[in-house]
Amino acid sequence: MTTMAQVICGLARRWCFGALGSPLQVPCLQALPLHLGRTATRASQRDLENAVHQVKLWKKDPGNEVKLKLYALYKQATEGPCNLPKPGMMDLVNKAKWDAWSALGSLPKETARENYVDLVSSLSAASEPPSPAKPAADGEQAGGDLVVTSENHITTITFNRPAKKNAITTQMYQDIMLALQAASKDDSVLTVLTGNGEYYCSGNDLTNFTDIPPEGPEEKARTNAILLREFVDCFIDFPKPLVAVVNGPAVGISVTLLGLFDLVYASDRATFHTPFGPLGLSPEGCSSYTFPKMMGPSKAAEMLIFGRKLTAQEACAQGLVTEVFPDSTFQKEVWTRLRAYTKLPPNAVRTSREVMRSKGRERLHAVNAEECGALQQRWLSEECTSAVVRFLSRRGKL
Ligand SMILES: CCCC/C=C\CC(=O)SCCNC(=O)CCNC(=O)[C@H](O)C(C)(C)COP(=O)(O)OP(=O)(O)OC[C@H]1O[C@@H](n2cnc3c(N)ncnc32)[C@H](O)[C@@H]1OP(=O)(O)O
Repeated sequence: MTTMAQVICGLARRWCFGALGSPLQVPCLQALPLHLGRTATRASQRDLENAVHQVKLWKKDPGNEVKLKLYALYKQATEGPCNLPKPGMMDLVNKAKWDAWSALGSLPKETARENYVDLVSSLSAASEPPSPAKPAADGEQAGGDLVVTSENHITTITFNRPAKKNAITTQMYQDIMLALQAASKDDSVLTVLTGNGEYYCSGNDLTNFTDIPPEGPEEKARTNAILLREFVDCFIDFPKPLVAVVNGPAVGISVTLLGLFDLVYASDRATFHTPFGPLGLSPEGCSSYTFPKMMGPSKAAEMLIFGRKLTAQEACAQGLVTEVFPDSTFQKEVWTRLRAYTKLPPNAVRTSREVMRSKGRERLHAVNAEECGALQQRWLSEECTSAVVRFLSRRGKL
């Protein structure tokens, strides 16, 4: 049985772009701009580690050709010449990796290390510096994958990866936590989450699973569980009303979290989908507790276990959505209403929010911990890894 870790571990663990592009695009490796003749300074092990770290910071995918070359050089530098058996013809990804590594022949480890460092250095010089999103303060603060604005006593956190249907990357989880921390202290009355473009959010970015650390997939599952727990804790503990302006389809964690929101306004184009069954996953975001409480155990099971996708109207009937608006007037109606709410006495709003949330808070933390523990196991399961590999390979990401 092939696990995702076996498929991608060696390839992806050292760079954050995840797995290799389609093997059908495997390049002519000789065409890469290597500085094979460099002798003035030898690259040390530390240089190699720094270069690996540098690759993790790249925002732009360097493409299959470069990723293959980096993989091959890294393997040669750390393990020496390839002596693995050649993978079968149908094992496209592993064959591409094997070909790249084998093509380096008996290149000495030191030279491979030097070539890796040189390649990263030349590519880093040509690429833009990373621009992490900043938390909100006054006015617009952040660009990139997350945009945070503060205006008229409303802090708005916008998922801004429309080309990826606003899938949430590891960096975005961190940035959302920072933005919530800042919003909890700013002068806003309401905090809004919304999406830019056609989607509200397509959930966890499934390529997050491919960035496997050298310690292996267990370590990845452990750190993911910590990240998820901290992330959901921020929503549980957030002291002000949280509003979701669901502009389009919502998937996965962007749906489950809605049980922790105070208001959920949806366009009639929005859908609500938690495909945990097909993905070999289990619920998160406290939905195993909030959904049955809000819609009854059977409707919750249909969504969370069997992955039934709800329309906005259905989600409203189940209590997950507060109100549905025609898409044509959605933005205008919702923002007008939210601006009116900000005129309410802020201390009264905050006090009401606190008395409503305080009773269930401890329970929510316990549920969050339990869900993250279950997911830590799920992420390592064959059911989950195969589902993720299926998604990534269909989209040419493996
Ligand atoms: C700390 C860890 C916490 C983990 C907790 C959360 C669990 C979850 O959230 S589980 C849910 C995960 N999400 C999904 O399973 C959705 C996956 N995506 C899809 O099914 C489809 O992309 C979608 C139905 C959203 C849209 O389909 P299409 O309209 O056909 O568009 P494309 O598939 O072509 O998508 C365009 C572009 O976006 C990329 N994309 C979309 N969603 C994701 C995603 N979740 N992760 C990574 N990438 C995603 C997709 O690959 C396409 O990319 P390109 O091929 O590069 O254009």
